[in-house]
Amino acid sequence: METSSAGAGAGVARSIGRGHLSHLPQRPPVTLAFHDLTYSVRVGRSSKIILRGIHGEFRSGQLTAILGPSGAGKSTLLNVLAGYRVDGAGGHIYTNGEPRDLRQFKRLSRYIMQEDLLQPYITVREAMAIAADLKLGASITAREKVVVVEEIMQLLRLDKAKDTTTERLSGGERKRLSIALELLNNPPVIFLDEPTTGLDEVASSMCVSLLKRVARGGRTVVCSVHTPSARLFAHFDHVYVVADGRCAYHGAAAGVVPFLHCLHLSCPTTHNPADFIIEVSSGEYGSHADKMVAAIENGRCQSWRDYAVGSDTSQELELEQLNSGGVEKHNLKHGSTTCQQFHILLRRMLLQTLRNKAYLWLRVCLHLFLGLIIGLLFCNMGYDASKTIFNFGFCYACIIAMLYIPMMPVLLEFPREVQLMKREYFNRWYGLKAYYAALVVSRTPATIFFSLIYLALTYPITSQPLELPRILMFTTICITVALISESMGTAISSILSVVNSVFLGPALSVPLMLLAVYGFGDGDLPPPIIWKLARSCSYLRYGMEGLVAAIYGGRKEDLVCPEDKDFCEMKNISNFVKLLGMSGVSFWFDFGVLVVILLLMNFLGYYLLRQRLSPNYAYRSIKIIGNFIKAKMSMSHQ
Ligand SMILES: Nc1ncnc2c1ncn2[C@@H]1O[C@H](COP(=O)(O)OP(=O)(O)OP(=O)(O)O)[C@@H](O)[C@H]1O
Repeated sequence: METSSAGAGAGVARSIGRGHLSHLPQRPPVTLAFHDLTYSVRVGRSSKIILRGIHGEFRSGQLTAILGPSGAGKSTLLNVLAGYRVDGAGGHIYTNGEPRDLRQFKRLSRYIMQEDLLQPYITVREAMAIAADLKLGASITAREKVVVVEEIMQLLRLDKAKDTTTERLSGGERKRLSIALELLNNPPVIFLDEPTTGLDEVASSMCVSLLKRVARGGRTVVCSVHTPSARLFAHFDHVYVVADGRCAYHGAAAGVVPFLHCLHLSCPTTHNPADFIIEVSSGEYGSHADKMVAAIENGRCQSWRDYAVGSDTSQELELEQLNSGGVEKHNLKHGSTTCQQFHILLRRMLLQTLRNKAYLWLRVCLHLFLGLIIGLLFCNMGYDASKTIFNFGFCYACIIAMLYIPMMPVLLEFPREVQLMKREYFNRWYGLKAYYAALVVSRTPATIFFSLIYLALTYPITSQPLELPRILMFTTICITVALISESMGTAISSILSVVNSVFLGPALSVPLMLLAVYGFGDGDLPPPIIWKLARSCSYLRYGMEGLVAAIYGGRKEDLVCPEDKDFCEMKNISNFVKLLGMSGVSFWFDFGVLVVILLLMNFLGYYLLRQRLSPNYAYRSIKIIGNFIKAKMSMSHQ
């Protein structure tokens, strides 16, 4: 054992010493070119053009900076090139001279967005290990994975923070971890949206020099940068300047000053060339942007491309190592199988649930508190014939508790989780089936556990029948209702923001709650068909029927009328059940319907999440109609 770990350690040291990453899947170098690229969005009735027929080329082995004034279209250009925004884009994009196949390209490229969304409650080392398991699967051995993780952590100087949990990392460390996670399967193309935002000068410089090292390994690294300092600017090989959706410069970083000089715009020696070209293109020194766009032919001109770029032997050497075959020869599927992804994601989700101790305790306290309050409110009403109607109220209180308590945290939490998941899904860490299955399975034990805490208090305090089958039936119905409510929360929040989810969740719950008890008290008189249909849409209705069947179904003996009462109208259970209009209800029917609704609700959540990630035509049309209505409403407010 010792020999092998020593061997692995020596391997790590050797490979890091060589300055490149060993054991990683070989990937082809990819040169990305775009011709006549346009992008427009609809704003109300008109359309706004953001990219105006620009041209350009980003080469492998080079670190490219996209510069430009705020609102010029830098992020949009990255989004379109990475395939993150497709609707509204026009023009031609080529990879290695061939028209880009978006599906194939998404497998080759990684997009690191501006917000460093990282999975909480896991350490840097765990995050790297989980990402390695997902992305590298069984392509390499466990020992090789350790080597890869160690190498990348050293390359991105994360080794000192490897046992720190992600939420405690500094801004620079978060950014480097985001990059490290995406480097794991050696993507040939890496896009980064403002990787230096929020970092100080030293951290920014460290981050960009690391990106340069990554690019030197044969990768195409493209990042948008906001006003880089002169020191930072010096790291870039290639610069692409966007001004009002057009290309104002496209060439070597060293060519910026000579290019401007050719246009009779002299950069003062004390001035940072990056600041100067941004200021000129934003019109601070007069309207020179048109001149720049014309001189560089909106990106078509290649004259400044190789300005003063010397040959770099180490770069060529590393390029050779990665230059093994064309794009089509590489296995570009997910690194792990759906089953492996499910296990890894389930492990990660359970670990995160258990590590979030404050939230777990909060939930325990909430269930204890509610259990005690509801229990005491309906204390001993289970057998009291003078309080039969109140006991029905207790069933209703249980159903409402099982509706709101599991749903609200999901409405608040899941929209944020979707943002995180979108990043991992877009970068092809895993498939949606595995993710959704792991999500449902990981949540279920906690929901069951917390529902049991609540029921363990309320059921005995309210003196419900202490017969095992009835206890099991009551518990089963409550837990199933809780699981449906949680899935309903997931379905709502998978397509909406936190604000909209928190509005829509309770708004939908109110009719469900009303329909659950509509018509009770009318006896066995059948309600009008329309109400019968409406009632059957509420899963809470089946929950109510299930609970009544659990505590009253098949009971022959009367309830106990207290001595201080002369007469108890609801003493006879079958009369009471008849009054509720539930004489014919069957526990197994209601439970069966609830299980079907649970499955359908989960399927709906999965479908909506899929539409959020890759919308089909129907979903896109609904969105367009929604945006149209929104635009109309905001116009009528003005
Ligand atoms: N969906 C949209 N609807 C309307 N306008 C949009 C949309 N997306 C982008 N824009 C507009 O397009 C322009 C370019 O946006 P983009 O985010 O690409 O700029 P940027 O150069 O990255 O800016 P910054 O440096 O400030 O991040 C901006 O004026 C922005 O308001």
